[in-house]
Amino acid sequence: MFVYSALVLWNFLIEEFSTKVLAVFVAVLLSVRFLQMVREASALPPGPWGLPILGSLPFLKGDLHLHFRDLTHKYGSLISTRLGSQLIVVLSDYKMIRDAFRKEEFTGRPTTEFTALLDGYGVINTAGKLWKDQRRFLHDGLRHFGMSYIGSRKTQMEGRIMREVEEFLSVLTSKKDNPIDLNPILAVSLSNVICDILMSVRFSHNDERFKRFMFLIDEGFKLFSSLEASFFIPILKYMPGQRETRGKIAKNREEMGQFLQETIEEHRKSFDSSHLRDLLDTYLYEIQKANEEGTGHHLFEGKDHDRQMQQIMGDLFSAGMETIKSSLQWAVLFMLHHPEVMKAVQEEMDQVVGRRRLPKLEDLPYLPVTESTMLEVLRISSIVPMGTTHAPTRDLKLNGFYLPRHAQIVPLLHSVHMDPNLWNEPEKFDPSRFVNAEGKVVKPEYFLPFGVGRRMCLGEILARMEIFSFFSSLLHSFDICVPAGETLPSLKGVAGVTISPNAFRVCLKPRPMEWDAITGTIRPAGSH
Ligand code: HEM
Repeated sequence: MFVYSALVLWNFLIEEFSTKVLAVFVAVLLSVRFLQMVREASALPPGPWGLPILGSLPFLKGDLHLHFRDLTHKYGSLISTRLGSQLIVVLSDYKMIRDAFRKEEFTGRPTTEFTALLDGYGVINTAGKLWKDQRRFLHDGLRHFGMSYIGSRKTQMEGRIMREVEEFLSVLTSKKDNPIDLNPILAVSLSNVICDILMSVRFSHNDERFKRFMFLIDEGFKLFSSLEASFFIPILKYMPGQRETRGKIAKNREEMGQFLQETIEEHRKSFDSSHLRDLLDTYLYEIQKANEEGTGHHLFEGKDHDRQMQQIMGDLFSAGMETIKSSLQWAVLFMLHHPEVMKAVQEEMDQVVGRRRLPKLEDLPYLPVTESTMLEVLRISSIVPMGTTHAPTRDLKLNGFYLPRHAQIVPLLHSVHMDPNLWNEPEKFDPSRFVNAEGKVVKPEYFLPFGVGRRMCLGEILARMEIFSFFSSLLHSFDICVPAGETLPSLKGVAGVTISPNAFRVCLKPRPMEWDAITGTIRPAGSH
């Protein structure tokens, strides 16, 4: 009896003791973590603390880039804030952005629910060795197909672009005087430019396959956006409806993947290593070479070759179409608001280019009014207002503040372009700010529409070529005006990853070209 009682007492004491020890242990751990968090938070750049779990999410009003701009006005050019579980660090001083983004340690990408869905494929949302190799490969590949300011391949690229410009102008001509929305017409023409370079695919205006392709891109974008809340508060992914959305995303990606896979298979069948037609062929060549050398399984850091090619096509299409379409839409909108600038551009082109042909890239150095107008459109519209989000590759310090590895680093390009200390009356549309006293175009180092540093835009040269070719040819061929009875469209944009104008319509009045007396035709660009 005594032994039994002693055992019960002993067990009771042990249980009581271990529960207490466990409780103390958990309390110590929590306190250490809490102190760590307080220490970490006090070492972060200044900014609002927000609420537990939600951070500053409940205080967001309007466009995110404007919210961040307001915070930088209050706390300084380097701030931190929490959106749900995500720590966001915003840089709005151009020197700070430039100096940081030149460094290897700022080339990471954050790990989020969104990047998890992409599974580490592609180039835009990758980091480390895969990103570096892919960026170099794409840079060389795009140069090979003419994305360069110099050399004979530039003319080839210009040829590809001008074919689409001429088709674009002929579709516009067919619309006669009717009010039109340029958006869907530009979408086909600009998709054709990038799809031609990527995979020799072109669509006709009214193509059902193209409509489906665009529908999938649009649907994918909307589905991803509807998951946005769970990217910031991960627990929300268990809310009703979220599983269905993820299912729809999987289906959307599958169909998109099938479309791209068909193109990959077609390329495989007709592949000829002595004649590389497009970027997809350069990938097939790289894969073939690696397989022959027995290193195929190391290529793309061991990732599936076809999935990597699909994601690269998707990345370049999404980065290279919408951005240029928005820029051109903004350019047209600013011409509606500033007909005197449109007239000055047209008069300059009439003098330099003449009325017998369309403008070409080699005219550009002699067209300062046209060039400065395009630069001003890029500055004032800041179509990628927050660049792309970077992440430190390790815990580090910036200007004495602590930036943990998991922070999301946002370069606030919009603020740089709207800084009154850098630009005189930044809200004003004034192309002459880019022209010096000698009449030459100058781009200040704080003009950053394509970002800066190691992860700056990979398609800048192509973008400049396309914007110039479409914008100058459009203005050379037509006067643009607001349709009778309609009001001047607003300059307030719709902000997402890019800022685009709200839908608007224009009327186009042809500016007659002169016939070439020798050939009896209008000379197309590049024929001189
Ligand atoms: C007006 C047109 C364009 C603008 C304003 C623009 C702007 C930008 C900006 C601001 C970034 C992020 C830079 C950073 O955060 O560090 C970026 C990245 C990128 N852009 Fe563009 N872009 C344009 C057109 C294009 C085109 C035509 C292509 C495709 C050929 C392209 C491909 C890319 C890629 C692949 C990246 C990611 C680079 C990386 O992650 O290393 N962009 N762009």
